[in-house]
Amino acid sequence: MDEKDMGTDLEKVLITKEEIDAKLAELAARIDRDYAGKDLLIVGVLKGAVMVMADLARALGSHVTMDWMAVSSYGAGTKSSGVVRILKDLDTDIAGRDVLIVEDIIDSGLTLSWLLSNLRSRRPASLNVCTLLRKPEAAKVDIDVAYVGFDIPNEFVVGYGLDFAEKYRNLPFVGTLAPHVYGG
Ligand SMILES: O=P(O)(O)OC[C@H]1O[C@H](OP(=O)(O)OP(=O)(O)O)[C@H](O)[C@@H]1O
Ligand SMILES: Nc1nc2[nH]cnc2c(=O)[nH]1
Repeated sequence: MDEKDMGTDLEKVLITKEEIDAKLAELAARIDRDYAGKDLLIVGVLKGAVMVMADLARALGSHVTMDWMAVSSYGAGTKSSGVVRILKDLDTDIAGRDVLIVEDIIDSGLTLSWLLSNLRSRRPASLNVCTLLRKPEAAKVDIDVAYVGFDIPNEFVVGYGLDFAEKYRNLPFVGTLAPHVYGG
């Protein structure tokens, strides 16, 4: 799928597929170094992080295990409700494990903040976060994030896992939508 297939829905491409690939290779190399000799568990946060997990995991040089959690705080809108629901919990007992949460985006930070305290209570040996995107201007909570792909402006973005009302997740790049699409 490319820009032409988006018709008039897309306003602009913010981060290209090539830029994403290069950044994930860079983050994977750092993660390989930081977790050398450890038995790392990467936890993808469904649904948005599917693409990042798939590409990051393949860029890693070391063996990792993978698990998934599904949480939702956005529903069909463009604003975080702040109320996080677990839709699917981990299959893995993370007590004593080195755990890396993989996210597509940190916006207000409310989802991740809730997730971190939830997972911390399960007593992992270590708990860190890798996110492809972060919006510093939108932060409502201060979170220490070990691996950040791109800091982006405070705009609603879609693509590479990120949806608007479940659409656009399969775009290979990150972009913004024309205002008419979300009623702006
Ligand atoms: O920092 P915040 O403001 O809390 O926003 C970030 C969260 O929003 C998105 O998930 P969403 O609830 O849209 O679910 P999805 O991944 O299934 O699309 C994204 O995947 C993050 O988990
Ligand atoms: N699609 C999408 N989901 C989000 N969840 C939190 N921020 C965003 C965003 O900018 N776009």
